[in-house]
Amino acid sequence: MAGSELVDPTTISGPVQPAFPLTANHLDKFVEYRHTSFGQISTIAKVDLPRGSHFCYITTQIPVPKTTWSSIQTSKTDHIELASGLVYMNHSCAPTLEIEVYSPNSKGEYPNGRAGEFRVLKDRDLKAGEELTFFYPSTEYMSPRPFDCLCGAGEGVCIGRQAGAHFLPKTVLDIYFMNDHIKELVAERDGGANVVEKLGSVGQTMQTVSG
Ligand SMILES: C[S@@+](CC[C@H](N)C(=O)[O-])C[C@H]1O[C@@H](n2cnc3c(N)ncnc32)[C@H](O)[C@@H]1O
Repeated sequence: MAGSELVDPTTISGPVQPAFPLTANHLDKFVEYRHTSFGQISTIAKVDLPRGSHFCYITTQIPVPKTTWSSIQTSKTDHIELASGLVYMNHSCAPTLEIEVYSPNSKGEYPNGRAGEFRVLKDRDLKAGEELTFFYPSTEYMSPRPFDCLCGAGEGVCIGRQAGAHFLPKTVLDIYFMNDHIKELVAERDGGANVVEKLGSVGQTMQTVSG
């Protein structure tokens, strides 16, 4: 299956056809497409890889001015379309891969033409036949089109609604690999709480001293 245009799967009723051949980004050796039970596309590993392995670099990126349903955030202000089969990697709350993105320089150029790297999780081997997934909030601060997560990771693991890191507590985000721009944006978000915490402890110290 290989179409030609990237289609938002939530806008059509029939099965989605992939817009990119898996040869783009040299994925054909490691990845195959499979339709999900609800007609969307997923990506499946064709090989076993040990934990921590390099999976692939992102080399086909197209910078876009703002976040979209299919884009990846590479800095506080930069976003790319993957323009390869990697775009069909679904979100999971128990992912099989992690993605580390690289930020572009002031001219919008990515280091060595690479916008990031997908790796197998540090603590879990990847087996052929498993779905390739990553935790979307590890790159996305605010997703423009939130969705109810169907990853099936179960209660206490699945976040329920995927809307971006902004909507998750740091305790949840800390479970996963997080990119630097997300860590910084979350620290800015939580700045008020940290100040209150600090003031609280100062207040306590003052009370102890004066008491
Ligand atoms: C970049 S696409 C991923 C590929 C998509 N499955 C397709 O067929 O085009 C992102 C979209 O896939 C869907 N999606 C990805 N992960 C999902 C999940 N865990 N649960 C439900 N929908 C998901 C959502 O509609 C999301 O906006």
